[in-house]
Amino acid sequence: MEVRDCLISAPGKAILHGEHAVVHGKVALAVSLNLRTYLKLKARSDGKVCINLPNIDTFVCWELSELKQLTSSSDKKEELQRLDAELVKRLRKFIGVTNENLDSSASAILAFLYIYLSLFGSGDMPSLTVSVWSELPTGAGLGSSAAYSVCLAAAFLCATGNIPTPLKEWEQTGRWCQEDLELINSWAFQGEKIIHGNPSGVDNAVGTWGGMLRFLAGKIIPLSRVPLLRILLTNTKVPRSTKVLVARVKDKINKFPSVMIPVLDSVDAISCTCEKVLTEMTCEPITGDHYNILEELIDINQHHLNVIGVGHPSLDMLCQVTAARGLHSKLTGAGGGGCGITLLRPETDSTTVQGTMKDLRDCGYDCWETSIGGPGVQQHFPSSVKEEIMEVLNRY
Ligand SMILES: Nc1ncnc2c1ncn2[C@@H]1O[C@H](COP(=O)(O)OP(=O)(O)O)[C@@H](O)[C@H]1O
Ligand SMILES: C[C@@](O)(CCOP(=O)(O)O)CC(=O)O
Ligand SMILES: [Mg+2]
Repeated sequence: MEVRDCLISAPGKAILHGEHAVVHGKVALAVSLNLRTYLKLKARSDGKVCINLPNIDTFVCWELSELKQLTSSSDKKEELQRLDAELVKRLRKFIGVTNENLDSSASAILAFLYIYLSLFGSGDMPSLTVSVWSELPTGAGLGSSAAYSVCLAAAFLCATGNIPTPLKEWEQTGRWCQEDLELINSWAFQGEKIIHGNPSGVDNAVGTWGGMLRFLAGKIIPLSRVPLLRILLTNTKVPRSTKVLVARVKDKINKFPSVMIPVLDSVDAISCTCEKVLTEMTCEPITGDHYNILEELIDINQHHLNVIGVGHPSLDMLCQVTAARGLHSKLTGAGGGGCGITLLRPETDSTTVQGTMKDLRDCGYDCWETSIGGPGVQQHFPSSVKEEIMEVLNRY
């Protein structure tokens, strides 16, 4: 089977409120970032399947004949509710992993092979190279795993013809229709399950649809009327794994249900109050009171996240450094290190912002003011993608 080359991208995300609680059926508010993951799929004619993941220093090639042995006639490619445990078992054995917590390379390869074999395994399997490059830090709370899974899902669904190519000759980028996006999102969720263990689905939803959304128990509501927020993103560079942190929270809830469930309920109320305030800010003049509430909610949630066990001294430091400048911060994503967000007011002057960024860089952190609300998954003509990104992708 010959596939058509394609170039796909998907955005990372920041969670404003609701990380971890969302895994347990509470509301989360999340927004896409202007940092994206790019995937290039190229057909080959030598019977190999190759994957190049320079962000995590992973480069692997297999013979199609080896991969064909991993398929089974009982594999059901329409089954999208649960992971195919048998296929996961075969793949784990194939790549030689025995322990539960996989390293970055093993998780990324497993997600790739799972989606590739599920979508192509029952038919003619194509020889191809997939190369991925991301502007997002990996494993830092900005949804790199979801952006990666969304790109894989979109590329393979396009290659199988399950969804059409949305590019029109006169357009530089194309987006899919709602039904196609839902299919991409479901397959990306499978990838997230491999990488996260028990994901809520909020990250892949933001990677698929972009913008700001409210997520509750798999239900995705785009929030189209939201004010423009200024956010400072800080990466403490302390590595952590979402899978490990999500499992840790679950253990804590199981150990102290009557202590932890009220905390999750309070996080839920924070997300709902924040959503209400954001909506008010679009239909009445924005006042300092709105920002006072948003800032207090950030502080309360950060305390809750510490209570549920996903804080880290590097994040405490971030909160202290920004508080000294009158700014409010919380971790974003799974915590345990990784990234935090700091809310800036419209009137926060550049001296304060620059000074805060300097203080944070002096702690060894990366820090940048970000724009939020980038588009969801897209297909591109190569000429619409920044040269430096194409340069990396074209190396392979
Ligand atoms: N650009 C990428 N290339 C390859 N694998 C990636 C990439 N981005 C993410 N991943 C996979 O996702 C994992 C990080 O996921 P996770 O721990 O959920 O952190 P986050 O999603 O917050 O970045 C990486 O270890 C890797 O397996
Ligand atoms: C902690 C969690 O709420 C968000 C994880 O985000 P990230 O992988 O750290 O970017 C988990 C989830 O929702 O699946
Ligand atoms: Mg993730």
